[in-house]
Amino acid sequence: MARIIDGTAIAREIRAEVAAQVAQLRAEGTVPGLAVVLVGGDPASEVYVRSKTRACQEAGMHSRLLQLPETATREELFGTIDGLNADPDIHGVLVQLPLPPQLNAKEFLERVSPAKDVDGFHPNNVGRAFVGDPQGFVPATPAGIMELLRRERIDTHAQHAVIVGRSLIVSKPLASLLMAPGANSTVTLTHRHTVDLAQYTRMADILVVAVGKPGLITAEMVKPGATVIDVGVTRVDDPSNPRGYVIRGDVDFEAVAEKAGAITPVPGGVGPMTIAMLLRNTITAAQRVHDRASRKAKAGAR
Ligand SMILES: Nc1nc(=O)c2c([nH]1)NC[C@@H]1CN(c3ccc(C(=O)N[C@@H](CCC(=O)O)C(=O)O)cc3)C=[N+]21
Repeated sequence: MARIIDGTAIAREIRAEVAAQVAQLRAEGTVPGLAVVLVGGDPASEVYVRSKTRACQEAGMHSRLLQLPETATREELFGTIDGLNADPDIHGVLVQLPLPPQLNAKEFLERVSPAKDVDGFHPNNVGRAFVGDPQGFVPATPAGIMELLRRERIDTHAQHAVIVGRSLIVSKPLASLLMAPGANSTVTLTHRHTVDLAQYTRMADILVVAVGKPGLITAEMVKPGATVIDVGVTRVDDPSNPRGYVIRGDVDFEAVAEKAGAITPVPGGVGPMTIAMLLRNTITAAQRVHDRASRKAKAGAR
């Protein structure tokens, strides 16, 4: 039976570390602030956004939620982002995805100031992450997966990591992090056009699945003893559940847990780590502004 990786507990540790850094920054006069822009009322997005703002408050950070109607125009959303880019109380800005169909996400991700882009989705940060420049912001989900592996002492060195999915938010940055010096994995990236997916997944020492198709990965597709990281979060209708739905990952958890060496559950695996790493990116953004201001103040005093 696989060890079940407790993402909730590890995220709690990171959030406690974040809270300590927030306290230090506050003592020096900076309150880290995160702004979340939500357009429309997608029920899953509302849940995520609420957990993000709650996590900020618990860590002693300032958080602001800006809600725009489903019918918001391009100009309205540009205006909202520009306002936050210029607001000195806000260090991190994120536009919750998905956006309604009339709005093209790319335009808005590029509008967020790269210095406040704590999601790491601006091309400037995507590029920095790809070249391994630590000044860039790494997207929270892949950063959270690396942190899970590190804190669970799962060695990535010379291991074969197979990633299923090719998203900009998870798979591409994760591939880059896993193959970087220090992590040293051999990385295979697979996606919907891959012929015979199982042939690849069975070779994985570390299997990461980020597709959003419940049950995609069955036990036969997993090598005995592998580490399985399930990034899927899909709401599946379930009338027997008081909420009317349950959250399912991409992995057939019950069967795969009997074969894998370690596995992340859904919920309670990667999801909570995503939020913890978003907070960490936000304090990094605030720390940079703070350090720049205190250097200036010192130079002025001389
Ligand atoms: N601009 C932007 N940045 C994002 O980071 C972003 C986004 N848009 N759009 C949607 C995805 C998804 N995402 C999750 C965050 C937390 C959980 C999470 O905490 N999940 C809980 C369960 C939550 C529940 O009950 O629904 C868990 O897995 O234990 C899941 C998914 C961030 N995303």
